[in-house]
Amino acid sequence: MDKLIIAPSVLAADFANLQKETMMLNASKAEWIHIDVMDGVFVPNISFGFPVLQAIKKHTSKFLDVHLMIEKPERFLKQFADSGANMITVHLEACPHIHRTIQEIKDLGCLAGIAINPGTPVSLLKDVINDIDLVLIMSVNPGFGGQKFISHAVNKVREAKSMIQLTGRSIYLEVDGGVALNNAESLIEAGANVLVAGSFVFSSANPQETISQLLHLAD
Ligand SMILES: O=C(CO)[C@@H](O)[C@H](O)COP(=O)(O)O
Repeated sequence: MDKLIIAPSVLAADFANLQKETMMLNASKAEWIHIDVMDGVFVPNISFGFPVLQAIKKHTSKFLDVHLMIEKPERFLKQFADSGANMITVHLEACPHIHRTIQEIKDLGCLAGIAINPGTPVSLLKDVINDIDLVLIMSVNPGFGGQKFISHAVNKVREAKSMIQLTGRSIYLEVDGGVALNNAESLIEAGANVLVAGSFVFSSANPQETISQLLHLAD
C-alpha cells in the first residue's frame, strides 16, 4: 500500500480561531491541509477565498491542498498559487478546456488535481490521467461539510486505482466527503491514499488523536 495521507478540511474548523486550529494541525500527524473554496455557482454554497488561504499559509509549512469548487477556475489560478497553494484541484465538470487548465496549474509551479462529482464517471479521466498529479473522488455532492458518505465512491476509487496503475505513474488518489473511521478502511483497501476529513476530525473530542486513528488504519 502507498503511504496514507490525512488532509483535514478546514471548512469544518472554527474560523474565529483559525490560527489556533492551524497550530493544532501543525502538531498533528496530518501531512496536508485541505482548503475548500466554493463560489455559490458551481456549488450551492460560498466558503472563503484568497485571504483565508493566505492567513493559513502564514502559520503553517504543511502542504496546502486547495480544492476549487468554482466555475471557470482558470480565472483565479495565479492568485491561488500566489496565496500559497501547493496542489490545485479543479473540477472536471467546471472546466471547458481541462487540459489547458492543468497546464496552467503546472506552469504556476503547483501540482495539478482533478475532482469528479458523484455523478461523473471515472472513465472521463482517461484522456487526462497522464497529465495530472491527483484524482479526487467526491464521496458527497460538493458544497457542504457533514454530509452522508455515498458508498458507491468505493467502487469509483477501485476503478480510478486501476486507471492510475496503467499509467505506471505515481498519482495521488484522494477521497473527500463523509470520510470517517467506519468507511476509511474500505477506501484504503480500494486504493485511496489521501483521505480528506472535515467534520469527523474537527467535531471530535481530540482532533489530533482522530487524525492518528485514521492513519493507523493503514498499518
Ligand atoms: O469539499 C467538501 C464538501 O464540498 C469537503 O471537503 C467537505 O468539507 C468534507 O467535509 P466532511 O464531509 O468530512 O465533513
